[in-house]
Amino acid sequence: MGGSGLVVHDLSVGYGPVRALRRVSLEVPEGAVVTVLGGNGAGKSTLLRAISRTLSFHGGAVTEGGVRLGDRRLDALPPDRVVAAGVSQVPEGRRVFARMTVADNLRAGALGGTRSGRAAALERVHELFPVLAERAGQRAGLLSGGEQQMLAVARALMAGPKVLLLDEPSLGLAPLMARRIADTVREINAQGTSVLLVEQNAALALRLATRAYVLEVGEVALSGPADELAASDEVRRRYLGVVDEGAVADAEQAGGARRTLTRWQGEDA
Ligand SMILES: Nc1ncnc2c1ncn2[C@@H]1O[C@H](COP(=O)(O)OP(=O)(O)OP(=O)(O)O)[C@@H](O)[C@H]1O
Repeated sequence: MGGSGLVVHDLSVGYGPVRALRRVSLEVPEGAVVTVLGGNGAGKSTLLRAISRTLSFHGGAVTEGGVRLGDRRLDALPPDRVVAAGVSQVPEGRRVFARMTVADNLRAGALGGTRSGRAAALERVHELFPVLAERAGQRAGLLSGGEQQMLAVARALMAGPKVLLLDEPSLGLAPLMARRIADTVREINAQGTSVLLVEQNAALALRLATRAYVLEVGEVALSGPADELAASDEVRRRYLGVVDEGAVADAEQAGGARRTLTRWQGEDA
């Protein structure tokens, strides 16, 4: 795989005695959008925390395996060095600094770099999210939920990541706003940033991603091209339900080709 792809190999994570991930392996090739699906407690947030090295803040630890960005091991670095290495996370629940202005929130995401680099990053996020330029002087806590999510994504982009980790960006948003966030993810990716997207909204995620992994109780249960997962009966039944007619239509169009789906039994390693 390509030079600066993100590789998770045989990753196991525990919170004390609770085993949250078991030998999870996945790849986010350079330039790709990859999604991780799964129900509540499947381990999706844990996976992102392990990559961003923020597990210890939650009382968790990697017990096995590791994470690489290209040739560089991330699993020995502190969280700020992971960001500096090119991997930024947008945590679940759009945690912005509510009492700080929008502009200061963005500044907090910039993490060093040169002045001109920061200015270019700010210009980029303002182009992506014009509302954040309009509201620059406003307290972040006064933004709508959707706008706060935009700010959380924009803050992560201020560090100029090669890989963006997104934890349930559509959670709690109205469908129209969720779609706008999805369009932005597409745009961010088109500008050259790889994306690892964790979602419970499988329909939305499978439309954005080229490859998908399904986590069940901490293990990769299924993986393959996103359109083939969207067409698989199991995924449709368990994760798509009848909530999204558009995705069902997309899945039907994608046809029944399921040959390359990988059921986890070690053959995916
Ligand atoms: N801080 C923690 N301490 C102890 N156990 C935890 C902690 N965080 C998560 N877990 C456990 O680890 C497992 C995976 O949780 P995780 O939050 O990663 O799942 P998830 O797929 O992101 O679910 P959700 O969509 O509900 O956030 C669950 O069994 C959960 O109870």
